[in-house]
This record gives sequence, structure tokens and C-alpha cells, in this order.
Amino acid sequence: MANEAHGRGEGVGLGSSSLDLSTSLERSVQTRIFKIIVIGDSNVGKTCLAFRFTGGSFPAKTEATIGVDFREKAVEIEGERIKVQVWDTAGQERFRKSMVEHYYRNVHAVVFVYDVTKMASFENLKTWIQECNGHRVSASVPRVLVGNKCDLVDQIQVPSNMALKFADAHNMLLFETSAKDPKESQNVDSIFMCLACRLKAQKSLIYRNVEREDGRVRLNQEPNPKTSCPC
Ligand SMILES: Nc1nc2c(ncn2[C@@H]2O[C@H](COP(=O)(O)OP(=O)(O)OP(=O)(O)O)[C@@H](O)[C@H]2O)c(=O)[nH]1
Ligand SMILES: [Mg+2]
Repeated sequence: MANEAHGRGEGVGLGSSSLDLSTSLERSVQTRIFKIIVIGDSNVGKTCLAFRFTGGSFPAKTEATIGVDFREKAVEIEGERIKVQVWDTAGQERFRKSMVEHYYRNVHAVVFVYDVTKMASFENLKTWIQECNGHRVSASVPRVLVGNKCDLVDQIQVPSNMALKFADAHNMLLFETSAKDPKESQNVDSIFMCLACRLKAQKSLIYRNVEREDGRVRLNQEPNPKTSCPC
């Protein structure tokens, strides 16, 4: 595993000038990019989870996310180098409303987060799922549920069996973890790695056969042969 990148977007545009387009397309021929969005109430720990996965640590201080923060990490799965692009979204309505369309556009996987010490954040998952469905995110887009802040053992309000039932009903895997506890860091990694493995095993996203016609670059999508997902 290597390489971390980070940026902030209020107007969203990971690519930059058209001059760079050809180069970035060439690069995407070699490296697939999986866009994973992290959704949930404010203060549940979305930023900390994204930071733990991409940066390997717990941030000393966070502020409410405004718009979206992008973090990227290059990983290797079965010999293939893949970029996992984590879109860490704002939970607060006032910081997110102009951005929502961007979050869901071409998304490859969704991570729903609640705080195990706040029942309201679990109950609000229904609203987050509705929003996601309302943006025509296909049923084939993998989704996982993450209960964060498990280190606060004395304050847990959401029992595991309740979360598991909800996850089952929505066809999601459940991860209960802590962005803060260093012992949980592998568990946090496995949230994103599991999704990346599933995405790798799906058809999709692979761009081969870059063709140039009249100076224009065209990319053909090809199905990827099935690979096994470890989770
Ligand atoms: N104890 C504990 N605190 C956590 C954990 N994860 C995050 N926090 C704390 O929870 C607060 C909110 O964390 P953020 O990651 O900023 O929350 P967020 O979901 O990104 O919030 P918005 O950006 O407003 O949507 C911060 O004070 C973190 O330090 C955790 O696993 N355990
Ligand atoms: Mg945040």
C-alpha cells in the first residue's frame, strides 16, 4: 500500500485543465479509481474514519466538513494497483446541500456511518438511505454500514443485534469499529478494502483500449474477469 492524496472540493473537479486530460486518462488505463462516499449524520466520525484509512492515524482535531473532502489511497489487490478515492461528505445540511448531486455522481460504493453512542444517528440512517436511493444509486452499488466510536464502551446505545438486523434488511455488511482506537485500525482498513475487493470483482470501471480519433481520446469499458473477494 502506498500513496495518499488529499484535497477539498466545494465545486468538485478532481481533474483540472483539459491539457491534463490526456495524461490523466492514460494513467487511468493503468490504475482504476474507485469512488467511495462516506455518508451519515454530523459528528459520527466520517472524517476520522476516512483519515484513519488514508492517513493511518486519528486526527488530533477535526472540524465539521464543509462540502466534501477528498482523500485517496493507492492499494494493491491481487497484483493490481487501485486508487481508492474516499469522498468524506458533510453531515450538516447547511454544508452539504449544494454538493449532494456531486457526491452521488458515478459513485462506486457507499459507506453509511452512525455513532454507536447516539441512537438518533442510527435512526437517521433511513433518511440517508432514502437520499442515496433518490439519487438513482443503482442497487448493484455495494453499500456497507459502519457503527463508529466502539471505544466508548460505557456509552453504547445501539446494540449490535439491532444494527445487524438493519444491515441484513438493507443487504449491507456491518462493521462496528473505532476510528480512534489504534487496535481497530485494521478493521477500519477492511471496510474500504472489502469494498475495493468487491468492486474489483465486479465488471465495470476498467478502461482499456484508449483510442484516439481525430485527436480525441475515447475510452472503451470492458468487463473485468471475476476475482474472488476475501470478505
Ligand atoms: N471516542 C471516539 N471519538 C471519535 C471517533 N471518531 C470520531 N470521533 C470524534 O467525534 C467528533 C466528530 O468526528 P468527525 O470525524 O469530525 O465527524 P464527521 O462525521 O466527519 O462530522 P461532519 O463533518 O460534521 O459530518 C470528533 O471530536 C472526533 O474526535 C471514535 O472512533 N471514537
Ligand atoms: Mg467530517
